[in-house]
Amino acid sequence: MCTAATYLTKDFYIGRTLDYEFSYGEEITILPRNYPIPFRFMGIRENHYAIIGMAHVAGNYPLYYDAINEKGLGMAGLNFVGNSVYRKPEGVKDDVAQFEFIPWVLSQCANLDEARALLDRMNLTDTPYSEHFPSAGLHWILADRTGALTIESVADGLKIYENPAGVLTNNPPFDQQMFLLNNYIGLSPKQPENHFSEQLPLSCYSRGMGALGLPGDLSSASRFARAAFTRLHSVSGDSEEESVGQFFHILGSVEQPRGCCEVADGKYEITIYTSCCNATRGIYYYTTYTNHQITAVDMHRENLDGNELIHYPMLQQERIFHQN
Ligand SMILES: C[C@H](CCC(=O)NCCS(=O)(=O)O)[C@H]1CC[C@H]2[C@@H]3[C@H](O)C[C@@H]4C[C@H](O)CC[C@]4(C)[C@H]3C[C@H](O)[C@]12C
Repeated sequence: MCTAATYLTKDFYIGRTLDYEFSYGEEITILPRNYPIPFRFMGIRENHYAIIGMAHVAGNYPLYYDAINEKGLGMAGLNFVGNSVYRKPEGVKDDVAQFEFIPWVLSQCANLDEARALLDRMNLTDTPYSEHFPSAGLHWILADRTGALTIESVADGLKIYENPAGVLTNNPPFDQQMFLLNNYIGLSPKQPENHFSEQLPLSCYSRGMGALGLPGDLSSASRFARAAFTRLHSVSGDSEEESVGQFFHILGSVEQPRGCCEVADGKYEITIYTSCCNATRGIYYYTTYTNHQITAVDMHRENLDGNELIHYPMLQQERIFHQN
């Protein structure tokens, strides 16, 4: 399971948890402006916006999981297994393989409006990257400081939803996730009043009772409700430290500790990494399951006019600050 979220203070932030039982060996990967991107059906793009994100690099090609570009647009792919249906290339619209969807959008769109126009003429294909990497059943959140979209390629076509919750998890389809939020219409960060019955002297015996009923489990629909509630009520200052710190708290509300989600005998899904991208400034922040210190890679500290991928392994070693 994975959860993605957006956050706006002075700058715009987008990030995700990557929850799974194993890692594909991903690294923070910068794609500079002159790295030639070979698209399967759409030719080679020689010059484009620079991108930074998390990717598995296969044969010098970045298979992105989540990324932002230098213009402030960000995107993340999350599992949508059982619902995603991709098409065959047809040569009518822009045929884009699912593994190249993130670089396709982020290399050429400066904002959500440009992305909307691009999506209108796109056909997402099931073309695998290679025999080792069959196509992944995903759906995507795509966002900038003006808003967010959810993109789902399903049996009856490519669906593009406005995403006012600013979060995405996994199944069921996005319209159902949004509908299920109706179940929580009564929840609030404020202390509740007694609407149960005037005939009973009910009162609050604890703080936090306004959100009693917010689901605490790790299912996708429950994480959707919990992350949406946390994000929509988030309060922070707008400095970089306060914004990034608050963003990690939002995704912290849905993180997965080893042991609570068993996917096979003795195998557990965990939060492998959590990312928070400052899309305004091109900085990729992350923590990992074993390293809680926030680490940052800043695209603007690299030569963005280069033509070679730049990648940084995730730092995995926990560092405890001994205060005495
Ligand atoms: C497994 C990851 C999604 C994690 C997630 O959503 N977990 C929820 C599990 S579930 O709902 O409860 O089943 C996804 C996110 C991005 C995916 C990767 C990216 O799409 C990039 C390439 C794409 C290739 O086609 C397959 C390998 C791959 C390297 C993908 C492997 C895997 O499917 C990843 C890593």
